[in-house]
Amino acid sequence: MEDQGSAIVVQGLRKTYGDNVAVDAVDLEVARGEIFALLGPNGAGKTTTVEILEGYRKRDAGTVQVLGTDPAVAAGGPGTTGSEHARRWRQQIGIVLQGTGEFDELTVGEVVRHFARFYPKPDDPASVIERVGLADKVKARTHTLSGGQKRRLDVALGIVGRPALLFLDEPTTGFDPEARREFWGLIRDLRDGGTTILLTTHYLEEAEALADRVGVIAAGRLIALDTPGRLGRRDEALATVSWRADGGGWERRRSATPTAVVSELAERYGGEVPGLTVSRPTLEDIYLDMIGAS
Ligand SMILES: Nc1ncnc2c1ncn2[C@@H]1O[C@H](COP(=O)(O)OP(=O)(O)OP(=O)(O)O)[C@@H](O)[C@H]1O
Repeated sequence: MEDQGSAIVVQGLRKTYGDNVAVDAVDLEVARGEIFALLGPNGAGKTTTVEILEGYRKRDAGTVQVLGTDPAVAAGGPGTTGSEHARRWRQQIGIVLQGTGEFDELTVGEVVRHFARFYPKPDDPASVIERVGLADKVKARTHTLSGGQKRRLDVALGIVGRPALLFLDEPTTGFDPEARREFWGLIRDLRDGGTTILLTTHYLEEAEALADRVGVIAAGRLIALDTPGRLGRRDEALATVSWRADGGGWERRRSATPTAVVSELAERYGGEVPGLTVSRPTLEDIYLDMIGAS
């Protein structure tokens, strides 16, 4: 577990449920200190993949190393359940599942302090509560929290053990825009502190804002892997220049040299070009093309 290689190495991963091949031939490597986002439509195989990495599901084929350990072994191969090695491995991993955030009559402070006791070197519960933006809810019973606040509590529980590797499954579902921005700040702080983060999300702007690299899974296969800026050769995509046409409506021109197009238009209009915009495909445009093509 002291291995300083990649945080996650997956080769030839396959998982079937009866006749349904949920994950097939997936190769993936996540470097230490990286934020990696796994994207893909509903049912693509993201949760299955992530739960195999967490040691909660068995694979049918392939090799997996997570912080230098095979999660299938750490999570309970014969004779290994509850072993010291497995316990130490699990203590280095933080998991934020698709939310629960409710703990009967316990308060936020009680729950976070309780979870902190499971770890050898936990973070200060009060500071964690503050960082997830629940300082004013420390004495609130968890069932009184709003949906977004419950997700924040889930995140607090995922990070209180100071994990080396944090799994976040659709962490900001139900967050308002301001809470989402705050959450992104928290995730970046964790990364800057050395935490490796594997994130699944359906929000493309979240992947763009956070991820060093993204992987796209469709129908169980990894169909693309790159930085958000380069995914699907996005960096080489043509720009679209659009402006309001003389007779109403819009004119559009796709171009590899949009500056030249804008100069030409500026000359034609003798100054301001009405309604001028220059845009390039968003990560969402690229992603949707990719998913459609696959
Ligand atoms: N426990 C299970 N038993 C049988 N089939 C399952 C099970 N879990 C997942 N599947 C199937 O495996 C495929 C992948 O599901 P998975 O939950 O990994 O997708 P996902 O990418 O996480 O989707 P979502 O974005 O909706 O969370 C789907 O076809 C799903 O129906």
